[in-house]
Amino acid sequence: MRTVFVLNVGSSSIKYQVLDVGSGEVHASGLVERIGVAGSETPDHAAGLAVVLAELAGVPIDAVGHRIVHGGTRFVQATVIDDAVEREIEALADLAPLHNPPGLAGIRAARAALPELPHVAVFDTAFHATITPAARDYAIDAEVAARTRIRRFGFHGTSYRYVSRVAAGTLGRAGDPELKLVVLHLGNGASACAVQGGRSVDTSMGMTPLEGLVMGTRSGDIDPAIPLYLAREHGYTTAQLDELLNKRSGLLGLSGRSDMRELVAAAESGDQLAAHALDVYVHRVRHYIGAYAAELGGIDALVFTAGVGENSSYIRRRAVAGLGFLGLAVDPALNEARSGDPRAISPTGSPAAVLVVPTAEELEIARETRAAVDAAV
Ligand SMILES: Nc1ncnc2c1ncn2[C@@H]1O[C@H](COP(=O)(O)OP(=O)(O)O)[C@@H](O)[C@H]1O
Ligand SMILES: CC(=O)OP(=O)(O)O
Ligand SMILES: [Mg+2]
Repeated sequence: MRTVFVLNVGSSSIKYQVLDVGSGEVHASGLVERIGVAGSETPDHAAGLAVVLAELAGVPIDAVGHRIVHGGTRFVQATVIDDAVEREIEALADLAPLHNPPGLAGIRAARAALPELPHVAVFDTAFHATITPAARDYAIDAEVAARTRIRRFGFHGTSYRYVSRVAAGTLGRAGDPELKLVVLHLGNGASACAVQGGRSVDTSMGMTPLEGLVMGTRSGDIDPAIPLYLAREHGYTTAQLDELLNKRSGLLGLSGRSDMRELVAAAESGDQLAAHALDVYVHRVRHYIGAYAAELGGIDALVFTAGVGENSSYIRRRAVAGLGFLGLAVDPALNEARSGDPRAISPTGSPAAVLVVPTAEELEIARETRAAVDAAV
């Protein structure tokens, strides 16, 4: 098996790649947007997938890999999809109402269109199955938590699995069980992960992808009494709270802009709201670097990935400023140099490294898809 069709289906978009698992070569890729949006030509995910399949006519495919955000406690590794697995993924929708239903719609449409191929679900949560019990559990009534499945799951796991393996290789420490990494996945969704010996021990997203860092439109950590207060004193409904915290908060809520490029440009030309949003963002990132260095008992490397982590020298510089007491520093010239390769941006001889590692979630999904299909034979 060589060629995997990787599908990342969001609420209103389908991102896809067809790639060779061995070489990593991408044979086709694309994006269908505005699915189900008023006035769009693509009314639903089945129609979106039909557009994608028409674009792929004649491209050979051996298997389909589906990004599924939430695997709950049921799915701790990539899993070949049959009708029973599809039903179990459907049953997890209540844990991730914004993220799982589109993925499930993608599975249904793709299995109907390509019934002869193996389909595999690859879960964002799976890499975090190893987090410590102390990091996993929230300090709420244990009986309520167990009955309602409340616990930390963590997300972006496919990215963390790939990036921590590449980082270990870049440091010449592949497979070292002692290697201590703090990885920052800074995209629109953003999270941090403490990785020891290639295993997640803690991560900043929680039961849902709302907890932790300041994101493009999500608040990240807030006092859990705030939604109660808004409901009790200001009449917010659950739907309004959901919308406020997931779609109108974060950088967008603070400043009216969610795109990091625009924010940095605005702040540099004197926009005070943009500057403040960046201060709040950087403050939270530094909070988690310190927390995870303490949890790991030290830090061998800090690793930046995803859209902001890979591209924003401004955020990297500010995140690391003053962290010399952890052995961390950024070399200004290396930080500014542009490259698509994994690289160190710390001065040579630093006690701890600072790395930029471009993530490759699609390639990792393709590899896990192949491994799951091979294991099932
Ligand atoms: N050159 C750049 N400089 C600063 N930020 C960038 C740059 N390129 C992309 N970004 C930021 O990366 C973010 C998107 O990251 P990405 O990982 O693509 O997100 P998603 O979560 O949608 O996959 C946006 O905030 C965008 O502004
Ligand atoms: C889980 C999650 O936050 O994903 P994304 O970064 O794609 O929004
Ligand atoms: Mg992303």
